[in-house]
Amino acid sequence: MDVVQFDFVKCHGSGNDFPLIDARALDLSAAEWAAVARALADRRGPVGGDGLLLLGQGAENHQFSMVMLNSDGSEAETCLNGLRCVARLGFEALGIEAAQVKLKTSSAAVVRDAELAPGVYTVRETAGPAGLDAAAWPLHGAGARIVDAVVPPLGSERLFTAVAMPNPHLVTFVDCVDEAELVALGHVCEAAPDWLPNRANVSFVEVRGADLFVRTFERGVGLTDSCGSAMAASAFAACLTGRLAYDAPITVFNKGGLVRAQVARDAMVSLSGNATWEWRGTVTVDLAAERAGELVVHGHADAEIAAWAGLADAASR
Ligand SMILES: N[C@@H](CCC[C@H](N)C(=O)O)C(=O)O
Repeated sequence: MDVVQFDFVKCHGSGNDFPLIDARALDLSAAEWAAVARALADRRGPVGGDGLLLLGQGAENHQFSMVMLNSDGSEAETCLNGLRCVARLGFEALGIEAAQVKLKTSSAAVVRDAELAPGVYTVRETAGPAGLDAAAWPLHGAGARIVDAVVPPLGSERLFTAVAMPNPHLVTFVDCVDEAELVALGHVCEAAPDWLPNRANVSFVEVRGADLFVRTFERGVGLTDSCGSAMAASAFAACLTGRLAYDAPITVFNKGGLVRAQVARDAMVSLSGNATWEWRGTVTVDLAAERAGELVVHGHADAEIAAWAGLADAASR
């Protein structure tokens, strides 16, 4: 089975874009899915994306499950921009509007929400509890709990908070995002040094009144327009350190748009954001060569794309 054909939807959550496959009836090994992710997410290929999302079967109290593979083929514990898109596909497949979703090592609640703007399909997700046990990632050399503290092996004087959503996030609050510095620190983590063998997502965060602006260098990907779990980790870190208030509405702006967040005192974080369909397609993947082949596009979701663009444009002003 060297060449496999997939139907998929190209989607995005806050500009974080992915091919999304209904994999409930597909039987590929983890290594084969990693090859599919590298082939389809490759920006030089016919599809491109920040990773690959899979809608999987439900189990026990979960209506369905999500698998998220970064563009380098590594599997992440979660993806909160992607989860909204997987939720939408699961809702449409099962004829429901709320579910509990099984993630790699945790579980999250999703429910269709009031539209962020007319024509923007919106999902509210609740994930967590956010965790502070950085020693478990593991992150060595900075203590078990890192809250507004220097991470000596990172080689930066900035103060970081280490949050598990449950994927690993290093969050620092800055006056103004310096992308070059963010990328440099992101690369330090991507190298999987001995003190951080499983790598981490790194975010620079500006506090803007009662809101946030978050820019993230993602593990296994690089700079993306937004990262949902980073926005959740940043909102949690802002409340934990007294910069913003628990239980208050927080708008989290990013390069791709925005989400509405809320952090509860029990460390559960809710995000309400878009799950936008861009186009549907069928593509072949050569698993051995890890290359996408023939692509047939079945149609673009022009109205949805325009609805989101209106909101994202307004958010960037
Ligand atoms: N973009 C995602 C997170 C994807 C996984 C991340 N790169 C990791 O490896 O932890 C999101 O929206 O949360």
